[in-house]
Amino acid sequence: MVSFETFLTPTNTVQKKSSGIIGYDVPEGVDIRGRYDPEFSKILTRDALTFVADLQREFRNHIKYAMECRREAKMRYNNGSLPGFDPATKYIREGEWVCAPVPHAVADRRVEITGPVERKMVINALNSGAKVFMADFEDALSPSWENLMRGHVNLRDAVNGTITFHDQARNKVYKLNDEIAKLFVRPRGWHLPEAHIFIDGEPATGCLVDFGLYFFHNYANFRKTQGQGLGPFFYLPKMEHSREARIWNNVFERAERWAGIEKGSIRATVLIETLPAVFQMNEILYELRDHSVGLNCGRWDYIFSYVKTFQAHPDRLLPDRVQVGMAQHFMRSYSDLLIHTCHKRGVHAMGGMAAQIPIRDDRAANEAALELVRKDKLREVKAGHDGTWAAHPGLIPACMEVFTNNMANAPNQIHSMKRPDASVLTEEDLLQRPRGVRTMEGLRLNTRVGIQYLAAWMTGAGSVPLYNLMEDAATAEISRVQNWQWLKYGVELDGDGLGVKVNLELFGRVVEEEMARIEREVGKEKFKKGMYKEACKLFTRQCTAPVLDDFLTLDAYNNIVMYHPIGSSRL
Ligand SMILES: CC(=O)SCCNC(=O)CCNC(=O)[C@H](O)C(C)(C)COP(=O)(O)OP(=O)(O)OC[C@H]1O[C@@H](n2cnc3c(N)ncnc32)[C@H](O)[C@@H]1OP(=O)(O)O
Ligand SMILES: O=CC(=O)O
Ligand SMILES: [Mg+2]
Repeated sequence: MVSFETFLTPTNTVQKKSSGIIGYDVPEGVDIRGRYDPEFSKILTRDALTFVADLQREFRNHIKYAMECRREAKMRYNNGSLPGFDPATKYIREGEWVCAPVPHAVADRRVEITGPVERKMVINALNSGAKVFMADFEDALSPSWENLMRGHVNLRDAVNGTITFHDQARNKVYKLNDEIAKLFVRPRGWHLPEAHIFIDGEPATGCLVDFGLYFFHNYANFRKTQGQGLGPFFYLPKMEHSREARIWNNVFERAERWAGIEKGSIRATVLIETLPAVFQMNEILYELRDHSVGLNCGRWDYIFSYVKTFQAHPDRLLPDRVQVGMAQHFMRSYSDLLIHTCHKRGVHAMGGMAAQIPIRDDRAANEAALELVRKDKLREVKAGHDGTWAAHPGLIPACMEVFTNNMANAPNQIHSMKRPDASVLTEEDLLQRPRGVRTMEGLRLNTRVGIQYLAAWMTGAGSVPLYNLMEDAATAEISRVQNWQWLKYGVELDGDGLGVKVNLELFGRVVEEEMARIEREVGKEKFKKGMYKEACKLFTRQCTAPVLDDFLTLDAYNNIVMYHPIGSSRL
């Protein structure tokens, strides 16, 4: 017999009236619209939600302003301006200052593995032999309520050291090794809302939920077990301007004051993965100078951002996606300048992700893929990067070997590879038009990959293997915006000698044919059960939209928002 009074809000939040609680016990102004689960309620405690709500209330106007500034910058680029260095912050670029010393716990970051916050993968990644595991709420995660909340349960158990997983089908039990990678957490970008948590009548900011819940539950244990007195550690994605880094810095200081830990405990690496941000690297480090452990070349989102920034510049169209690699002048310049900047400021310059993953059923193809990864890593370490990313545990030995053999027994190259030659890189170097050709196969591949990725994302998988490559939200964005760009400007596919122009009719035919190919490849059964048709509709709409949407995942998000009770209205 239930011996307490409760009342239901319009959703499923149940608030305590006298004694006993079912549903989430929320503070004033907070409404949880996601499914109730007793495990989730240990994450969504009243105190944790109060912490998140306080962050939201303190920073929401700053975030809104920063997003407004993004829109204004977009308008300027769309009217013909180019991004560039800001004359107003020359004093920061030219000033002699350094970031706080690199913490001993993360001095050596030669190889970092990344992956979604899925339970088995968290254990595998921590055990993988990599120095760092970046647990991802961003590019690699489809941010459904279930994925997010389970992710927090998994991270809490990982930090506590108690995480286990029983694979019933293989009767295999997973648990942590004695030696594990250091945990970094990547919250979502500023642009993504968390529609299952309303604060004062508005969806919460996704990254404040990710940061807030993780910090609240783990800062104390993390500092004891992993951080050698510091931490927790974060990766910060998709920023476009140093004002956004300032918000993060203020969030960190707010969290440190709340926890009673010293300023500079929290450390973060910022991904430079938007074109505007490459002109703000010093400024971003400066804002975060007490909390920084470097920058990272988020190469996939960077390519996506190049297209997005130049959406109104038909003279800067991309060649086939496969041709836009690190050998392109604008990409090499970005990586070189990032190394120079980080080392001048005393922090890590992290490399990026090679998309190849192991190919199980073909030895020769597997060796060829590994060789491409080795080459990419060799270029990075010789250029001066202090570490790199691996998408799969099977790549770690090769990446580790390349970095170890080329770093002269040092944990990093911060003081040995200053790259003064890169200080002369100009705006023209950073913006130089990519070279290459456009082909029908490029258009087909973008379409095939984009649809399959979205179908996976809508069913809960944010990173997937497709055609022996890792695909995630960033790589899928390239496929989308490249198709959009080619359609918008009716480009000629000059690479196959056919001289065909991309138009709606051609694209419609390609979509139809690629859908038929996907059905053949995945099989009728899986095709019928999956979300391929919905994904196709969404991808086609995105590629043919008169105005380019800022993010594919924003449009797709409504498909994975699941309110309880089921049927209540969505965003
Ligand atoms: C652009 C960017 O932002 S890059 C960063 C974001 N993207 C990512 O993090 C992608 C990370 N990688 C992945 O998600 C996966 O490697 C995929 C989806 C590409 C391929 O995954 P799978 O098809 O499961 O690979 P595969 O079957 O070869 O896995 C073999 C084993 O390695 C594990 N594994 C694969 N990738 C990872 C990983 N990144 N972390 C931990 N474990 C992993 C699998 O769990 C599996 O474990 P098991 O043998 O115990 O069952
Ligand atoms: O987040 C990494 C990227 O390449 O994008
Ligand atoms: Mg990215």
